[in-house]
Amino acid sequence: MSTRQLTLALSKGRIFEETMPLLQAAGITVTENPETSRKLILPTNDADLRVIIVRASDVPTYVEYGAADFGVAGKDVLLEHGGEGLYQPIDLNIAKCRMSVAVPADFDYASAVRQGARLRVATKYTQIARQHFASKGVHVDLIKLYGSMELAPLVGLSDAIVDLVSTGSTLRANRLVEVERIMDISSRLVVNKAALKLKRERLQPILDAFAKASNP
Ligand SMILES: Nc1ncnc2c1ncn2[C@@H]1O[C@H](COP(=O)(O)OP(=O)(O)OP(=O)(O)O)[C@@H](O)[C@H]1O
Ligand SMILES: O=P(O)(O)OC[C@H]1O[C@H](OP(=O)(O)OP(=O)(O)O)[C@H](O)[C@@H]1O
Repeated sequence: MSTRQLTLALSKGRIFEETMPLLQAAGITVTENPETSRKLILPTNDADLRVIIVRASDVPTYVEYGAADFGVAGKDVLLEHGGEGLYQPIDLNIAKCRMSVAVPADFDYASAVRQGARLRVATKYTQIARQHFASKGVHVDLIKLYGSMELAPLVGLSDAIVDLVSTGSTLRANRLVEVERIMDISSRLVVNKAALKLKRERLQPILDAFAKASNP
């Protein structure tokens, strides 16, 4: 493997879109759009740099195994993955949102917690949720879902959800209210530890450009 060739893992949608200006700052342009192309390996204006399109939650896996040298992933995804084998040098301050607990507007969460009730919580983020409720001493049964967590309390699957909130419009549209903010979320640059050593000369200028362009 050449120490000049780099592979960057990105997910479609907001991470791809919000990473583009950072790549521009490093002089890199992706020459195909993943929204219109079915290609999973996209060329750039730099013959030695390609972008691979993967699921958001798969980015850490590609980078950990060295199938990608670096990638962009949300703090939520990194905490759920565990982040082993990954160097996380830069908070890119993109894809900003928060991880929160939400319940139906007519559910008295505070008194349920005070009374020591055992709560059913639906979430895709089981590690973050488990850690959060354990730290508060709240007993929960976690129900793992892969999407549309907001539906679960509306149809009696759970009492509460742990999900990402940005504008709050998805919660509002489903008559849910945010009762606890667990943590702020943004996306990070993640780098394969071996690539950082072997390809430092190639990676460092890109890392520096990203760090400069992503200052809040
Ligand atoms: N509404 C939002 N506003 C801002 N950032 C968000 C929002 N929702 C998610 N994010 C952040 O963007 C990242 C990518 O979100 P995206 O919706 O592309 O993937 P996903 O559907 O969560 O993941 P997967 O496709 O693996 O199930 C998330 O990991 C999170 O950090
Ligand atoms: O507070 P809001 O601004 O409504 O955003 C919150 C929603 O965004 C995420 O979903 P997803 O990525 O599927 O939704 P989006 O792309 O429509 O924001 C998340 O799982 C929430 O459902």
